[in-house]
Amino acid sequence: MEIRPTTDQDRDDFVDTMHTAFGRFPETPDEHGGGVWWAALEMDRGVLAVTEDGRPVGTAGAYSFELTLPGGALVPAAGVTAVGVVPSHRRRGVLSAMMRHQLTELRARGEILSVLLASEAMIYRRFGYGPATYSGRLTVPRHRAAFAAPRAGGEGGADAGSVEVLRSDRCRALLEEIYDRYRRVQPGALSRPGHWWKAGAGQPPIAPAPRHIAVHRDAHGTPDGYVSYAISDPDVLKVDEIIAVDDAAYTALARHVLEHDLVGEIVIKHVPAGHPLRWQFADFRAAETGPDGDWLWVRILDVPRALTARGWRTDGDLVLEVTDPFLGSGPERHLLSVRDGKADCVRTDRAPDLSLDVSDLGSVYLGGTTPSTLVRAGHIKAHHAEAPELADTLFRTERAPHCLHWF
Ligand SMILES: CC(=O)SCCNC(=O)CCNC(=O)[C@H](O)C(C)(C)COP(=O)(O)OP(=O)(O)OC[C@H]1O[C@@H](n2cnc3c(N)ncnc32)[C@H](O)[C@@H]1OP(=O)(O)O
Repeated sequence: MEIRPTTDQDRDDFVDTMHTAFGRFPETPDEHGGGVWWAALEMDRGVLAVTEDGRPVGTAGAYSFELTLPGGALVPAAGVTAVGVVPSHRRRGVLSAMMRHQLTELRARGEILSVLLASEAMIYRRFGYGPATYSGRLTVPRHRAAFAAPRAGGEGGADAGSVEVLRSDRCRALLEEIYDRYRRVQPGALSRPGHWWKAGAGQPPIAPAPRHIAVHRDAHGTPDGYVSYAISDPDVLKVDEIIAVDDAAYTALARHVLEHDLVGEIVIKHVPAGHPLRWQFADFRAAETGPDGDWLWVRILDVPRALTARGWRTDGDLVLEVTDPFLGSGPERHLLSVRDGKADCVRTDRAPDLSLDVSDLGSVYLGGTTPSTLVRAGHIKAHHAEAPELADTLFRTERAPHCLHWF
């Protein structure tokens, strides 16, 4: 078995092999009016597993994204995708070989982390990935969707901006621009490179399937959010995504879909964990929630650079002893010292506060999971009684990280 990098010439083999692994047939671009999700694949970043007689049996790809970190820094992030092994060649180590090849190559390129969306939660921890952002779904009967008047006043909740309904095929450039503003201020969000929008790759509203788009503009007329949605039979309004630069835009767009006429039920996907929307309903039980699930998984490739790249809100020192069994390193002790929002991270011989696997570091890195949760779960070892709270305080972020980009 050979694991080799792909080029543009491998595109057909890659797409065919990946679909066989997923038990599907490739759709032709025309079936979706001009866009297929794999149109954005970067063939110079893929790998193929090939048998001795030249048959491709495994695939893995990587997209070039930027990830927004707590504090607002943007870092390159490889978005691992299209991972598959054909059914006849499973459980012989093909995936493990591809992951080793890919992670080694990413490290050699100097990347500090990679991310993925896991088809099954049992696959990726062994390779050092941990779930790092979470997303939920709200289902709301239209007749229970009334909003409460804000109890703190605020002009009775009146929106100082405006909402305009457009068709997705007539406002792609505007959507791209709003998405880019949003993802720069939302920790955990990924960029959507320009060629995704051009190729119609991904899910609506990037894909060309027709959608209604309500665009929100602030009081000065500047676009600061949109909601993409469609009404299906019999009368369910399904929201693909609400993209908003701030809470006011989010609330106005949520109201737009929740107050829609001739609709019996509204389903909003990708609601961030802990989002205030539920609190805004007059009827606290208006929304059914769930499934609440993991979305982005993070794999730290360079511990000191990852820890110094993100922003921190509280000063403090913490010694982390990190083990990375898949890439064969560790335990390595890192002294994290935060002063005025910035961190230094150096190797140390000091006694550790916490010992943890690199996958658990991935889970706490963006602030979506507290270290003490994983201490209580028995996965992170605290070496003294104050360590979990100290780590929670340091890793805490202003708002929960969130990602809704599908890849
Ligand atoms: C980011 C993404 O693209 S997510 C998409 C992932 N792909 C899919 O779900 C498509 C369908 N599934 C597949 O193609 C394959 O089953 C894969 C890619 C998940 C696994 O490929 P394989 O070559 O069989 O994996 P490999 O033999 O390297 O297994 C490595 C280890 O993971 C375990 N493992 C692999 N897949 C799974 C799974 N789905 N559930 C639980 N354990 C698994 C194996 O048992 C093995 O464990 P061991 O080391 O303790 O023996």
